[in-house]
Amino acid sequence: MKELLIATSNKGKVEDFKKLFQGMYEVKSLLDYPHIPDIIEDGQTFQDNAQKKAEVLSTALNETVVADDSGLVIDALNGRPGVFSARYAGEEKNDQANIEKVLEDLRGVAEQDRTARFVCTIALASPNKETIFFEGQCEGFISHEQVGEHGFGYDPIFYVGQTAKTMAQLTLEEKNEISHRARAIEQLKDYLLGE
Ligand SMILES: O=P(O)(O)OP(=O)(O)OP(=O)(O)OC[C@H]1O[C@@H](n2cnc3c(O)ncnc32)[C@H](O)[C@@H]1O
Ligand SMILES: [Mg+2]
Repeated sequence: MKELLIATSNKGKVEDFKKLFQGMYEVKSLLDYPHIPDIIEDGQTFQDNAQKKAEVLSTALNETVVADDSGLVIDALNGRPGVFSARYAGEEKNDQANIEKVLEDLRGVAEQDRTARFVCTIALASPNKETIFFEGQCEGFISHEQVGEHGFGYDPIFYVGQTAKTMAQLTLEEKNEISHRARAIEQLKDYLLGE
């Protein structure tokens, strides 16, 4: 099977990508290349960061690279944590600390004002080609406490749309039917199949 390199060292993302590309590509990630240093994400938007992650690696390796920049956008926090989602509570990328900071920031905010969405921007970079982008979103709202054991990141505090479940209560299969990442990857797949 052909390989596809995803410029990420996030295990949760790698699982999502592997599942969604099953039977089509053998997904590789930076977890397979531990010597490659982390790329500094200093962009103002998901698109800026996805572009940088994909292009730096594509240029360095001279091959096609996909990158995913994603995060949680909370209306009551003016869009935060947004592009700062991975490091919201500090540099060390601690999912639990990030969740606690969001719940603390939203303390006292009423149900109807806890609306949020997960956003995923994917960049596809190839040598000597212009980078292209795909975006997916998933609407929901922020819970008052953590519920569910699956997934990663902010999944335990994100109620999906009108369902009574958090993203962390969904199986990987269920998450991959509705998630921001699944929606972006769906478009990426269509593009790659049409190439
Ligand atoms: O940059 P890479 O190496 O891909 O990994 P990262 O974890 O730093 O990823 P981002 O810079 O894109 O930051 C995204 C953060 O947003 C959150 N996030 C993204 N997708 C998510 C999902 O499907 N479920 C829960 N949280 C998610 C999670 O906290 C991620 O760490
Ligand atoms: Mg990152």
